[in-house]
Amino acid sequence: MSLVLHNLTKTYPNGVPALRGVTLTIPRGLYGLLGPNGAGKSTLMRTIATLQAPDAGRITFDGHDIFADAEAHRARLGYLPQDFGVYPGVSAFDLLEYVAVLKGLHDKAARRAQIEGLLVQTNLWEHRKRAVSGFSGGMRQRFGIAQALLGQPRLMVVDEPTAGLDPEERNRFHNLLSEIGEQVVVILSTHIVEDVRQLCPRMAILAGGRVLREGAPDALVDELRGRVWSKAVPRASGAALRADGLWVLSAQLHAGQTRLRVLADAPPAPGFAPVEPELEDVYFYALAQGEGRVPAPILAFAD
Ligand SMILES: Nc1ncnc2c1ncn2[C@@H]1O[C@H](COP(=O)(O)OP(=O)(O)OP(=O)(O)O)[C@@H](O)[C@H]1O
Repeated sequence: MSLVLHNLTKTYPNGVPALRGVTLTIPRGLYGLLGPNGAGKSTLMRTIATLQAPDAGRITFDGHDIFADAEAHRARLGYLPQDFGVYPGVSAFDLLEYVAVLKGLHDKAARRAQIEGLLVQTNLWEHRKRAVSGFSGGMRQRFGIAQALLGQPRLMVVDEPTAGLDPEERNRFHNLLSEIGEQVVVILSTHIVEDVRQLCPRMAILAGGRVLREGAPDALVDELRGRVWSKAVPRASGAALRADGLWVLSAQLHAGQTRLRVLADAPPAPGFAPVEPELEDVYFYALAQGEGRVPAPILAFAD
């Protein structure tokens, strides 16, 4: 079971190149598609859902070209878009029934059994008679998963699901996705590095319509082992000193100090200590390289 994207390109009529030669092989399990706003993630998701066609390139699922029989593909697909509208006042149960009929689940008893099972799985059983339009963000996202799972899809496309969820709901949503990922291909698009680190055995970093990194998160992190250095510096002190050949990966303000993380093959300056690389370092490094940025000058501060 795998989804293969081959050399996809897409330029919108306004001239924005959203996909620039995207090639990926996505196996069963949770696959993280990580990228900043405007990276092309939603464009890719809509393309995989056959809601829009690429200008060039091919997508196959289990060896079948998805655009050759888009209807058959959609029957095997569960899609949770970034924003989905719901009819005001319609209960969760009724809305699921409506979607189920649209998805071709015509046997009433089987349809009801499936809907009931999904309401339990997504922890919405006790809310089944309430209007979805009145749900909280987390409940709404779980409802989105329930509707996407109708018809037992083999491919799930989930676009930015945890933005705006509180930690408890996010955790609940993660568990639900992990459960689903045991059975089918799940593509999770997000700009939250932590979501990918926690959930995805494989991932890609997308920016500017290009794949910048691809692989297992641990392996990508390992590539930076021994090369990440950190130093806490007073927030507003010191004179800038140029030290070429270093990447400032991130500068985080913490308790009145700035914690710099720097990429360098050797100790970059006095006071820097080696630290364990993190997926966020991989992400920032990939984005900087993707934008063609040069290593940033490092600021040396008076101790
Ligand atoms: N229908 C459209 N017409 C024109 N340009 C578009 C259209 N949809 C997206 N774009 C542009 O294409 C680029 C990629 O957008 P896309 O929504 O795919 O990125 P994204 O990674 O999903 O970002 P976000 O997280 O902000 O949704 C952006 O520059 C966006 O402005």
